[in-house]
Formats: sequence, structure tokens, C-alpha cells
Amino acid sequence: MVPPPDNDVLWARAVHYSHSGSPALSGVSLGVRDGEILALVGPRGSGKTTLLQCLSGHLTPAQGEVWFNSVPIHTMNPLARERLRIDRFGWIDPEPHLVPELNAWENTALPLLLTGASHRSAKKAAMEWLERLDIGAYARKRPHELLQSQRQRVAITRALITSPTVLFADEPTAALHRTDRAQILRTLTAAARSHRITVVLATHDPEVAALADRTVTLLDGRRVNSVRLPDTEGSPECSLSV
Ligand SMILES: Nc1ncnc2c1ncn2[C@@H]1O[C@H](COP(=O)(O)OP(=O)(O)OP(=O)(O)O)[C@@H](O)[C@H]1O
Repeated sequence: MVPPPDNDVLWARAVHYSHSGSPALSGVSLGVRDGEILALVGPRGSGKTTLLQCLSGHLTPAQGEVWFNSVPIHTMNPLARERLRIDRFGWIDPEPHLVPELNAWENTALPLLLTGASHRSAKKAAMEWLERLDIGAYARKRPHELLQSQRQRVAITRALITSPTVLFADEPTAALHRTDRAQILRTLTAAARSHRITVVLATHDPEVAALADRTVTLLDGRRVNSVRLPDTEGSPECSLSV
């Protein structure tokens, strides 16, 4: 195995994955640079979620390699991968999955409380993140008392509170109204940049992808490269599937 380039925090080489025999990824390679916001774009079913799951160690590729900071994830045992996810990664789903019995700040603080932080310091950190996402006033509300956009903000604060090295966000604003979407994404990307959190974001929305530093396009489980051909100066880019 040849380790990845030093400036890539995540690196995948020729990743293949099938769901119950049906191919979802067919030889995808990519590098994610430290501190960048990378958007994985592509139509529904193109393999974005599966790639996020392979990069974050939720799924083990059938073939290929996934590395995090020069450590191979694809050869780790399930326990080691779970430890890595808890210690270094954050995850945001399209729909917020909050603990219904806990209020907003308790949901936000949960990852810190589970790793042994004091109640006082976890609450302080949770309140700061909730304020930052403009929902400090709802800190004592339970999930059922919140709007969907407020619940998703809580889910985002819960993913950010541990200052993960890499934050994986799977269509994080897909279930939200357009106006909420833009504001939440701007706050999320600003928070990630100020804390030097690398973000890998799956989306099929060009407006969301526009907030990223770089985009990687998937189509039918393969990476699609945009190239400008030398003899087509001034004309639009074309795409090649490789
Ligand atoms: N759990 C599963 N079982 C069977 N097939 C699956 C499963 N998850 C995904 N697939 C299939 O794998 C392919 C890639 O799906 P994936 O969810 O990774 O794509 P996506 O680009 O994230 O799409 P979406 O935007 O709809 O989530 C699709 O054909 C999908 O139907």
C-alpha cells in the first residue's frame, strides 16, 4: 500500500461498493485537502451517500483504499473505525435525528457528555454553538417543540461541538425551506472555516455546491471530471467520465 499525499486529510483510491449486489461506486478516487470544503455533487442515486459512508468508515469498500491522515481506514476493524468516527469525524444527516427526551442544549452537548466532559463545560459549549446557529433562545425546548429548521440547526451544532477533524454532511439542508437553507449553510461553512474543520458535503443542489471550495461530480457511481479542452477556449467545459 502506498500512503496518500501529506496534504490530503482524506484520500480514496479506486473505491468499489455494491449494495446487495447492485453497484453504487465503481472505482472512485479522490483526495480531500486539510481545511477545505468539498462538495460531492451528482443526481439522486449517483453514489454520493455511499461515498460519504466509505470515506467516514461507516462502510468498508469491497475494493479500493480509504485513508485518513495517512492511516488506512479500509483495513481497520469495526471497533477501531467506530473509535475514529467518534474521536475525529462529525456527521449531519438530511433529517435531524435528535433524542426526543432531551432538550436542545442537551442534544447538542451529548457527544461531549458521552466522552466524559463535565456537565458545566458541555452546557457552556452547547450554548455557545446554539447561539452561533441563532437558536440560543430555544435551548430548553424539546425536539417536538421546535420547527424542522430549528431541529436541523441543533443536529448541526451537535456535529460541530466536538470540533471534528472532518465533518460529513449528507444533503444537510435538503429538508429545509430555501431561505433557511442559505442562512444555515452560510453559518455552517463559516463555523467550519473558523475552526479549520474539513467538510465533505453531498448535495444535488448547485446553490449549495457554490459555497464549497471545490466540487467533485459523481454519475452512476463514477467520478466525472470537468475539463477545458485546448481547442475550445471560450466555450463551456465538458465532462469526461473516468
Ligand atoms: N441500502 C441500500 N440498499 C440497496 N441499494 C442502495 C442502498 N443505498 C443506496 N443504494 C443504491 O445505491 C446507489 C447509490 O445510492 P446513494 O444513496 O449512494 O446515491 P446518492 O447520490 O446519495 O443519492 P440520493 O441523493 O438519492 O441519496 C443507488 O442506485 C441506490 O439506489
